[in-house]
Amino acid sequence: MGSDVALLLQTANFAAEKHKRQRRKDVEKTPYINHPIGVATILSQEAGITDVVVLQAALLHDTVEDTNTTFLEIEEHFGPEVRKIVEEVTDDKTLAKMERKKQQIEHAPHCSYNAKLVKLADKLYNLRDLNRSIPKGWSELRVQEYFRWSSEVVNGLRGTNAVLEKTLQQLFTERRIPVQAD
Ligand SMILES: Nc1nc2c(ncn2[C@@H]2O[C@H](COP(=O)(O)OP(=O)(O)O)[C@@H](OP(=O)(O)OP(=O)(O)O)[C@H]2O)c(=O)[nH]1
Ligand SMILES: [Mn+2]
Repeated sequence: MGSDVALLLQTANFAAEKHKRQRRKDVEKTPYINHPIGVATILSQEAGITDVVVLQAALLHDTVEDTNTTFLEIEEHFGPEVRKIVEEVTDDKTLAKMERKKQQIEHAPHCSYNAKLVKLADKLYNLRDLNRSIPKGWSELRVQEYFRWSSEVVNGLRGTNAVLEKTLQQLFTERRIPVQAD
């Protein structure tokens, strides 16, 4: 077995253990791990990404933000490259939610290529998820606002992966979100 395959399995297992008590916000209470696995799968199957470091970062991208995992732990298990990407895509949870959302828009264009890939796939997964099933307690307006905010983040991620950006643009067009100028 190739070492890449073993490494990806180890990473998926680590993420599954970390997210084991978490569920998505949909009415079916889907296991949270479906999301990071889905984000990594979008990168592999749709975006054509084969760089294992990026696929690992996708699997781990919400572990620090949403579980007790630390960046040091990620580095000890998976090395500094994976740690760096996860760090770039992790929101500062000490900030208020509005501030966090604003920071994502401002921070997006300064991310590395690898972090931009993970961010694009994360947004694509979440927007498809919203089209599939509205989270418990979310109004149609909140869904539309998430689409609009996502389009502002994605605007700062352009020139990274044509397939992901085109697919995201289709979702924004379906929602009648105008193309934004830079
Ligand atoms: N669409 C959808 N999202 C769900 C669901 N369950 C959990 N989420 C997560 O909720 C986050 C979006 O909800 P918000 O209310 O905007 O953010 P919050 O979690 O910080 O409160 C996303 O976090 P994130 O991955 O960190 O991404 P982002 O907020 O940085 O874009 C997404 O992964 C679900 O059933 N459907
Ligand atoms: Mn995510």
